[in-house]
Amino acid sequence: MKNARAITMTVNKKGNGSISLVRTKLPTKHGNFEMYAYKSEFYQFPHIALVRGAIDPENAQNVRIHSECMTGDLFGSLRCECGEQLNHALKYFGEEGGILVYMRQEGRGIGLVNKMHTYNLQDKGYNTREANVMLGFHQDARNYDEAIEILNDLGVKRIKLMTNNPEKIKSFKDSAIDVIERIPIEMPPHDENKGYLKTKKIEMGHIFDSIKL
Ligand SMILES: Nc1nc2c(ncn2[C@@H]2O[C@H](COP(=O)(O)OP(=O)(O)OP(=O)(O)O)[C@@H](O)[C@H]2O)c(=O)[nH]1
Ligand SMILES: [Zn+2]
Repeated sequence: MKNARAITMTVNKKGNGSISLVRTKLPTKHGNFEMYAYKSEFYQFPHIALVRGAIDPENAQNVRIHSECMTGDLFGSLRCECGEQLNHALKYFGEEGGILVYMRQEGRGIGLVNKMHTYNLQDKGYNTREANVMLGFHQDARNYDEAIEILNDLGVKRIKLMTNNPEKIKSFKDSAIDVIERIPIEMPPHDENKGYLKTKKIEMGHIFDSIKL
């Protein structure tokens, strides 16, 4: 436990609670990033910001807010498109510059174990939205307040937001950050995730213009 103190020591605190715990360099296959860890008020593990290039508040920054998906991001699950989106965003930011905010909102905020329960319900024929509701959760239990705090802390003022999810865009409405453009992030569907993407489009309002579902 000797090192615990250094790990929890805060180096920055701004606004209403976003706390940057530590910052370090992260060379990746997509280029060199600056990695920040932010303490969360609601989630056990820190949110992460991966920043590629200098942040100029005068210019709009490319931004993706990505919610944790252990099954997709780490294990290559075909049930969703998260892993492919994460890779796409990092590659894009590696080339163009940008900020990936990795939120520890596993399973749209209900956690990994509950998401696994919803998978079992989905295997019985319920869709991704219905399965959440059957377990007593909101169809999407996330909000993006902490992501916005992190972007504020990084000095971001105007963004091009990489998402197909209108809720993410709406969440900036009362914030100090302007979303001046949406960058679509539509991954080619496959047999295993077509139904999931269709439900996101038809029942949850996600924008899919270029892929056939
Ligand atoms: N409860 C639940 N969560 C899921 C399911 N499939 C994926 N997820 C979670 O959904 C979230 C998807 O996150 P994102 O890719 O950031 O968000 P999105 O709402 O798809 O919006 P985009 O920005 O358009 O990608 C992750 O937290 C996944 O773990 C599911 O069937 N049930
Ligand atoms: Zn996923």
